[in-house]
Amino acid sequence: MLSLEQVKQSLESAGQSHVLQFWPELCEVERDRFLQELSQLDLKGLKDHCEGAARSAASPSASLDQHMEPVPPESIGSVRKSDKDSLAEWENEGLLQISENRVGILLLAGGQGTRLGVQYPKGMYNVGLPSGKTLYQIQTERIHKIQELADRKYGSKCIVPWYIMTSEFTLAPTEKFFKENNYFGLEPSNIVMFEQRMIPAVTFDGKVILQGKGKLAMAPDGNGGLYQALVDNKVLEDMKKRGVEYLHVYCVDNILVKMADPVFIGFCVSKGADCGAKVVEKAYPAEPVGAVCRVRGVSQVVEYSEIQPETAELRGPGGELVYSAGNICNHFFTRAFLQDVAEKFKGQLKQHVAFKKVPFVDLCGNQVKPTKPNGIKMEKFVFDVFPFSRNFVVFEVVREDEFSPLKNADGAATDNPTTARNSLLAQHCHWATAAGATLLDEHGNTLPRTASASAGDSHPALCEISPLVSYFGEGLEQLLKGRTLPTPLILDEKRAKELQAQ
Ligand SMILES: CC(=O)N[C@H]1[C@@H](OP(=O)(O)OP(=O)(O)OC[C@H]2O[C@@H](n3ccc(=O)[nH]c3=O)[C@H](O)[C@@H]2O)O[C@H](CO)[C@@H](O)[C@@H]1O
Repeated sequence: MLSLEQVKQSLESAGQSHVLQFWPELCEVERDRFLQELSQLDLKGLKDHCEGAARSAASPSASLDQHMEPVPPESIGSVRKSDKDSLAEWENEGLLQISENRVGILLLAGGQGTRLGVQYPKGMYNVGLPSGKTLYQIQTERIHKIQELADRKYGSKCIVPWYIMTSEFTLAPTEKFFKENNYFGLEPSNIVMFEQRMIPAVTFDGKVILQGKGKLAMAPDGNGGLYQALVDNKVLEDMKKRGVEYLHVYCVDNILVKMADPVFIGFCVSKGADCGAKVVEKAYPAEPVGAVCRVRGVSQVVEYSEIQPETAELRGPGGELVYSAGNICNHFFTRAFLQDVAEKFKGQLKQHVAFKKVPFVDLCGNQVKPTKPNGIKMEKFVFDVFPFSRNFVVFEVVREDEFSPLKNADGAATDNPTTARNSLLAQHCHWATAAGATLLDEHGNTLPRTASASAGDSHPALCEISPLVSYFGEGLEQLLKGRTLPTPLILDEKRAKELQAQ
């Protein structure tokens, strides 16, 4: 820990002396804690950070819109447009890589889930499924299953390590949650949790904001903080030691996420890609998803908060959206590429500016909850490494199968607990009927066979299939064909055994 004198000098030379203005009022414990916090700060980089934030606030960076062009359709891989053989080939390739322990998963879970409005990490959220499972439990069970599928196909015993990036806000509760739940049966040494960095929020004139008299207003450095965190926490070394060559990176809130998706991994590996992104067709122009596109000829994502509405609304001759490739925050990276980013490019990542309402103490020491934005948070984005890729690929998947994010609280029009729950139930109902089951409602009436899962279905049958039974609808015929089953139906391992025995 630095001495008060050292911190004082550094703050002074960064033009941030006000940070210590309440020092005389702090008690011994508060002083210790504050000094600790300040010692951990990148005091050398503080001046640049604050000045950079103020500059960005004064002159927001020019929009990229006039340099954007869509990714040519022929260079997008697509589940819908590919034949069965190609899909099977990619899946086999993916499962082979998994079976040889060459695949890892990395979860971005350092966000604060402000829009959802819960005080705990989003992965711990229970959307109200019949089983009561949380997002974390669902994700863990999918890891169990994908390991089993790879083992069964290639006769090996494999491990898919799970790296979880947390932040100061989410590390302790996430650790506690997994521990309390016995890591949902995964080997704890194969779950590697690490923390991303935090950076101070700054006023429009470049002053670090004090959240309390002895506390800075800090926020995680965005999900692009991943690349620094990989270095800080020696994650790339861990991957190397385990022989992991490919990483599936994903965001915590998509209830349909295919963990270590073998089709996506197989697709990327067989194309020789070092970097890849999954997309879905955007549902509507203002949907809050980034647009995967080219800017000045280079593949990248233009975030939904940074694209002009007119550009998002552009339509082609057939009425289709020009920028329809919606980023679902599911990325593929080779370890070699991540190593390159860590060594050469991470310092070049763009800083994105967000204007936020940041609670603070005013000059008189009063706690203030602002009603309009008063501060700047600088964030890096995980996809901003795409331009450094040598072979970037895009893979379009079917929304109903793979994307239903939980962003907002119930009451919001979209992406809330109800839509997430319904998407999963609709998918499972579709799997069950496609496998030959007839489902009955609570009055014993036959429920219609669904031709496809539909996220828009507001009352799907209560049919939930545990990922421990089926990862993506496979293996259900032998359990369900020709059966008539009442709902609610929770097809877990126990029920599957009973059905098998009948
Ligand atoms: C920058 C980014 O990726 N944006 C994508 C993100 O937007 P969106 O704005 O929804 O991103 P979120 O704020 O939900 O963050 C995405 C993920 O990153 C994690 N996180 C966030 C901030 C942070 O400092 N640390 C951290 O780990 C979150 O926990 C979450 O798992 O998901 C959408 C799909 O759902 C995409 O269309 C957006 O293009």
